[in-house]
Amino acid sequence: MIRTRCVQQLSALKRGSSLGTSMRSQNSGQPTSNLSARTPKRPRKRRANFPVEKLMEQFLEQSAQAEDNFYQVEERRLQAEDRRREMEHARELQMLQMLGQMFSSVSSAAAPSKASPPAARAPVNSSASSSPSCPRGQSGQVKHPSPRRDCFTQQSRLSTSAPQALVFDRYYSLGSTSHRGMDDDLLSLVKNTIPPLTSKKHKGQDGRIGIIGGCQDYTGAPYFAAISALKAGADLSHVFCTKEAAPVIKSYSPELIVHPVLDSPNAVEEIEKWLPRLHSLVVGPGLGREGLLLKTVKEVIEKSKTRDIPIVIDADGLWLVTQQPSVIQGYHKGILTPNIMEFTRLYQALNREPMDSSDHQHSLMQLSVAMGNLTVVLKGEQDVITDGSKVFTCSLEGSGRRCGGQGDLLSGSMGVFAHWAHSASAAGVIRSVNPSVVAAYGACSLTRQCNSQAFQRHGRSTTTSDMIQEIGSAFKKLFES
Ligand SMILES: NC(=O)C1=CN([C@@H]2O[C@H](COP(=O)(O)OP(=O)(O)OC[C@H]3O[C@@H](n4cnc5c(N)ncnc54)[C@H](OP(=O)(O)O)[C@@H]3O)[C@@H](O)[C@H]2O)[C@@H](O)CC1
Ligand SMILES: Nc1ncnc2c1ncn2[C@@H]1O[C@H](COP(=O)(O)OP(=O)(O)OP(=O)(O)O)[C@@H](O)[C@H]1O
Repeated sequence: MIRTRCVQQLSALKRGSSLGTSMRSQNSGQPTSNLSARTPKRPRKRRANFPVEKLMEQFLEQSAQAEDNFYQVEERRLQAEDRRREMEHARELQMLQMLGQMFSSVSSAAAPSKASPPAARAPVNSSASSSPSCPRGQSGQVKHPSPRRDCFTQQSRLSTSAPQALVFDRYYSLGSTSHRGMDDDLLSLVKNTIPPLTSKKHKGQDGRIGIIGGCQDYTGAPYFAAISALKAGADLSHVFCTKEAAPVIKSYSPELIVHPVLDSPNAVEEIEKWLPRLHSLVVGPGLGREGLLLKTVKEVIEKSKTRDIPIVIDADGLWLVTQQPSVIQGYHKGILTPNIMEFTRLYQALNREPMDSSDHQHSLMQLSVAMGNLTVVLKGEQDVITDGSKVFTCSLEGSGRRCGGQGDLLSGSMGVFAHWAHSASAAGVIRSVNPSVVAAYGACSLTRQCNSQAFQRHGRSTTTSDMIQEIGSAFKKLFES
């Protein structure tokens, strides 16, 4: 109410301002010098008008000041509210985690807990999937429609790190045919990170995502990524692109907040001032490979790392990583999403030797380890995910279409999942499992489900826009049923 009144008062002030402006321009538009020559009384009239103009100027200054003050106070209020909600959310998650722990201790008392050796599949510990800790109130193990499920882990041949995961302390041999339990575990973990939809939140809480990309040649890619982030559940989606690309991207959708700053002389500062408000970044869709843009992006990545923001790097962002791997090396909230071309370039840059193309999974783990156990997703017929210690694959049925932009759907939605997974991990909801891996699995599953649904409807004519249309129902089917 108070806010509405303030806004009304401000509007009234603004109306006054514009009235003042038009009055001023009318006055100043008079050809006064000729008139004053003809009538002796004119100078007196002008003197009489002078204080009115002065008053009007004062009034305008005061109203601008009042407007500034109002927005400053409002900004502070929203920030405080943000903090309060985030604490509330963390408390809720902690409570849910405690419930989960209680539940899993009951289950482990009833089942043998020792991990089985490689190739001998251990009984599936469904503590994550059956945990009542799901914030949306699911209970029991959830069954998902899965035309082709084949998710497995491979015990690390490269990493010396101790087995980490509570839920994933089970080993599966590569090439096993069915690991339905593991697939369900991963999906359940993803589910546990998804914030509940309630009426107790305010705009922005479920995700403010920044997409860095969009240049003269590529406007579709950043749009696909940004709209996918929104449709997957983010509240606000910002695109930081070049000046030329901005009007085009804006014209695709009124939902996006588009900043034409990427090629401005002070681009880093312009983007940096938004970082405190962003929950995750997706770097690269439609970025292009122009040197100055890449330099700016490198600096933005450095600044984002100091703020601990999850960063998904795709497309031309991966080109930058190929040139300068140190930009993201070892950053545990970083995720790389190469296709096979991008992967080959990265591998060769890091390992300085040709890749063994007969064993992509091994090469992927090598790359991840070389990048400091960064989470890497190799996209393709199966999406292969690793953080250098274990390998997971997502083989949900996708589509037979290979139209451009599907990778943008993946990276945009992964930006949201990354924010959710890291928040859930910070609150202790997912433990001993790399949240970046959980986020990657969530986004791969969603993308493939969208692709499959769109393909069923549109067949050969399926485009990325059709796939994006499916995000709502695919999300529901995978994570909310
Ligand atoms: N609507 C838009 O605005 C869109 C814009 N996009 C943006 O375009 C930018 C450049 O991205 P990019 O992928 O075209 O560049 P790059 O990696 O150099 O590939 C070049 C060549 O490599 C090959 N190739 C590619 N993938 C392969 C694979 N899986 N398996 C095998 N080969 C593969 C293939 O070569 P070809 O087969 O034609 O010889 C391809 O032509 C980037 O910013 C991206 O975001 C896209 O998002 C799409 C929608
Ligand atoms: N052969 C395939 N079979 C089924 N699904 C696939 C296949 N290849 C890719 N996909 C799906 O498309 C997603 C994006 O992979 P793709 O290889 O198209 O990325 P990209 O080339 O980077 O995309 P973009 O055109 O946006 O640059 C993958 O995560 C996967 O879900």
